[in-house]
Amino acid sequence: MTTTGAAVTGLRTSDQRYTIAVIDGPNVSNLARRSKRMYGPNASAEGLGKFVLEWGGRLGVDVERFLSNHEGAILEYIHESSDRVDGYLVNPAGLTTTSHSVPFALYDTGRPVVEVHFANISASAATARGPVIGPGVSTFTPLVSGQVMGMREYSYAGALLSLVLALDDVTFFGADPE
Ligand SMILES: O=C1C[C@@](O)(C(=O)O)C[C@@H](O)[C@@H]1O
Repeated sequence: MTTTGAAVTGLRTSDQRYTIAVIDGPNVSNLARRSKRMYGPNASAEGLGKFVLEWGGRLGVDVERFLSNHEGAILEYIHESSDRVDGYLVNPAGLTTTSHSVPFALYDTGRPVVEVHFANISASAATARGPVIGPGVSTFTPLVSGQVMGMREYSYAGALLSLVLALDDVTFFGADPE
């Protein structure tokens, strides 16, 4: 963690230059071919990567983006990154309702984790912001710090902003979670 030496956006209370990892799970690599209603008419995996990196730049933090279709690769990334990363955003995507190892690996980092979804996964599939099939129950939600969903790609922007503001707030993540 280093400092920028600049008042980053006027929104933040510190100028710590955190490293935030953004993890995208199975099928996010295929965003351009997925539901336009859920992911937006111009969605692409590359565009989403650029979007989160740009938001990181605006907030004065470094964003590391990791995208994989493989649960084991995601686990290895979490294990090897936890010493240098200050917090995680995760869109579990295809692993949302099935994975136990990934939410526990994130929990075991001891870092704050924000779960992100394009869709509102708790809504019915018949609703505008609901998933293609749903509602779904995430195995991540009970183990994460918080969740932003239903706001398409803007969920990532909201999650990143709230995570950075919470990291800046010494009273927020200071309490022992146990
Ligand atoms: O792949 C995805 C994407 C998703 O995580 C979202 O971002 O809305 C929602 C999941 O239900 C789905 O399997």
